[in-house]
Amino acid sequence: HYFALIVMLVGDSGVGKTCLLVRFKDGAFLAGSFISTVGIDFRNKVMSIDAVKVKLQIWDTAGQERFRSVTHAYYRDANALLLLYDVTNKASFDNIRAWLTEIHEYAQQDVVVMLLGNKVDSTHDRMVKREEGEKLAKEFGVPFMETSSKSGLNVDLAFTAVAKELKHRTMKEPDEPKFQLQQYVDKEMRTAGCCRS
Ligand SMILES: Nc1nc2c(ncn2[C@@H]2O[C@H](COP(=O)(O)OP(=O)(O)OP(=O)(O)O)[C@@H](O)[C@H]2O)c(=O)[nH]1
Repeated sequence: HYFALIVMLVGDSGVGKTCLLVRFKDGAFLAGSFISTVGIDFRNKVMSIDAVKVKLQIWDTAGQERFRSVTHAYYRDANALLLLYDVTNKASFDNIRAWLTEIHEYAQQDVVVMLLGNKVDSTHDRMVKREEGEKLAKEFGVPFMETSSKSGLNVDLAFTAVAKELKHRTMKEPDEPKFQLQQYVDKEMRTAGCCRS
């Protein structure tokens, strides 16, 4: 089997969408000056999920307001959305509600959405507590996790988790239990010995 999925990255400008993608794709951090994405950018990565080959096509959207009408057109083709805020930028967190409204309006009804609080390596500049992210995610019924494109923390896990969810939905054996995304990421983080005090 060969399985293709579209994962779209959304969230305010500067939250680290391009860096998350580069970290996942190339295992590197884009240091230096911040170059805002114009419109939309695409990268592919093939990964193996439960012995099934999955081709992820990742769409990196521009967070800037002036590109919104361009990105709206892409929402309906996305199978999964990684919605990012920056834990050092309170405004990017406050805007998550507006992003979720936008997702509701433009994306497919059964799209997999996961909320990511990015830049947790910047411990001294943190403005949004993990608990606040968890609470918001619970309110909207979406899974949540904190990440760092800089250190790489939980980056592969975020992509793997949404890919697993979609693979399970499509190829579930009759007696197989439903895949629980939040439980899966919590367990993986515990196994890695991190991130949940
Ligand atoms: N400390 C830290 N900085 C990060 C992290 N991720 C991104 N950055 C920095 O944040 C800035 C913005 O990162 P981008 O990935 O370009 O942001 P974006 O969300 O793609 O922005 P737009 O393309 O405008 O929507 C850059 O200066 C990055 O170096 C992270 O995990 N930790």
